[in-house]
This record gives sequence, C-alpha cells and structure tokens, in this order.
Amino acid sequence: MKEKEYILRTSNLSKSYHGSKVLEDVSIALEPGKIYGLIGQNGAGKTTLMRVITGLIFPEEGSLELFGQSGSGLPEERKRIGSMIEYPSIIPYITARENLTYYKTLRGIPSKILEDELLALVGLKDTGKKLPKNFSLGMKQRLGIAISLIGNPEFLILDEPVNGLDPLGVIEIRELILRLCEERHMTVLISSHNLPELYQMATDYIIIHRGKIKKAITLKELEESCKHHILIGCRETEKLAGVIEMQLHTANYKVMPDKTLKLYDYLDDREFVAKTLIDNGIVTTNFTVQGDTLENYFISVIGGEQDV
Ligand SMILES: Nc1ncnc2c1ncn2[C@@H]1O[C@H](COP(=O)(O)OP(=O)(O)OP(=O)(O)O)[C@@H](O)[C@H]1O
Repeated sequence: MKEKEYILRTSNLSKSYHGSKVLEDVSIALEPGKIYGLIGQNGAGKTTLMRVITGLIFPEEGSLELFGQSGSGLPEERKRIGSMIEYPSIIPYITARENLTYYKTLRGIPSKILEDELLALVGLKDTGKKLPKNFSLGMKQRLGIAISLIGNPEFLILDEPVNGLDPLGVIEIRELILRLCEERHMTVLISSHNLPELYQMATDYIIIHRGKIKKAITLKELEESCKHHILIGCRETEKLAGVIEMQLHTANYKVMPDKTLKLYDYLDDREFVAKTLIDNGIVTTNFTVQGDTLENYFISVIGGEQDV
C-alpha cells in the first residue's frame, strides 16, 4: 500500500517564552489539497506555531517535516510555502502593483505578467494609483495574500486573514481561498480565533488551546457533532438499533464508537421514543437532546476554560 503523503507533519513540538510553555507537544499532520482551520482564542499559540513552521523561530523540542523532508532539508522545502503571518507586509505608500513588483524583484522572479495575474486573482486589478494606506481592511488582506502568492506556493499559511473583516469581507476571503485551492491545488493553513468565521472555508479544523492541540476534526465530523439529535445510551445497542428501525421506522441514526446511539429523527416527539423503548424492554442509561452551535462546540472542546 502506498504511504500517505503529508505536506506538513509535526511531532511533539514545544516552545516556551520566559519559562512558560506557549506550544506543548504539538503533533499535527496536514494532507495535500485540504484547507485546515487552526482555531484558538487570543494567545492560544496559533501565530507561534505558524512561525515555527515557516522557520521564523525554532522549537525547543519536537520535530518538523515539510513535504517529507526534515532537518537540513527544511530550508529548501520552505521555499514552497507562501505566508502572511500577523500583518500583511504591505508598503503603504506605493501602489498595489508596485508592492508586488517590489516583492517579486526581492525574490528574483522574472515574470512580466505576475503583477497582473495576482491583482486579478485577488480582485485588485482596478486599484490603479490608489495607495494601500487608503485601502479597506479587506483590500489590505487581499493584497497581503497576493504578496504571499508571489512564489507560486504549494502550501499557503495565513494568520487571521479575516480578523476584523465585516461579513462581506469574510465571504470575499473565503471565496478567494476556495478558488486558490481549486485552481492552484494548494494546501492551506489558516488561523482564526473564531470557529464560525472559518466554517465552510476549511475542510478540516484543528483546535488549539493554551499551546495544546485539543481536537483535529473534519468538516463532516464537525457538522455531525453540531447536528441536533437524541443521544441514547444503553447496554444493548444492537437491540436498541433494531427497535428504532422496526418500531420507529427510521434509519436516521448513528452508533458511536462508545456504543451510544445518536437518533436524528423524532426530536419533537421524544415522549413517543421513550415510550417505544420502554415498551420494547430497552433500559436506557442516557436519553438527552444534544447538538451545538459552532461556538458552543468550540467552548466544549476547550473545556469552557476562560483566558485569564
Ligand atoms: N516573542 C514573544 N515573547 C514573549 N511571549 C510571546 C512572544 N510571542 C508570543 N508570546 C506569547 O505566547 C503566547 C501565544 O502567542 P501567539 O501570538 O502564538 O498566540 P495566538 O494564538 O496567535 O494569539 P492571537 O490571536 O492573539 O494572535 C501568548 O501568551 C503571547 O503573549
């Protein structure tokens, strides 16, 4: 069997500042072509992790593999990364096009049409002589993304690119990222302190809290977790499933690895479900309605801990 390919693999990365751990045992694996949302509150360690990946700082412990290479092979592989970390590195007093020319020259890229191509890609081709200091926040973020795309990266790292944007701005960035992924087959790691903001932009979510990875979940699993259902616990799950199919005439349920069962129907008629189970000799250990908003889900994953 062919071994799974990873764009990035970290193993037990740790980093401290002034004796306190900012990253602790961070192990993540990113597969090609996916969009990973890195979600965590302010100070959770998102920027630090991105800086470690891009080689701006070094971890004290743990290891890192990029495109299958580690150790002395990392600097070469990092050329395949485009990033916008913390703030877009825009020069505010020259035009968007001049910004791109500046960074293109710095990177030694000869293409004559690169500026046109990137400006069109991020929807800034009509900005003409307007200076970035007068751009809206969304325009600045889009120019920052264009700059990060200069080397035609395969792996794009964006730190909070939707922070402070209005809902329309969030949608613009979302559409841009989805397009980049589709047209350029890029893998993206994008951070935010707000799970709902990245919802549907990301295919996978990594939740970080106080430097530790709390959860790695796919969009499908996230939606599954947030979908309302009746959670039923009982010792005889097979018998329970049989009663649900035969007596309640639905197959809209799922047996979980811990043998509890999630029933997605009859939410408005729970009394009928309870009565049917009793009538059929099912003894339940749990019978509750569950399902979360994205925000509640996030809070439940980080354990409801507030930052101090
Ligand atoms: N250079 C530094 N020196 C000292 N402490 C630092 C440094 N950089 C980060 N920290 C601390 O590390 C912790 C994690 O910071 P980081 O910027 O990685 O978090 P974040 O999740 O990106 O948060 P935000 O959303 O606020 O940017 C914070 O407590 C921060 O104060």
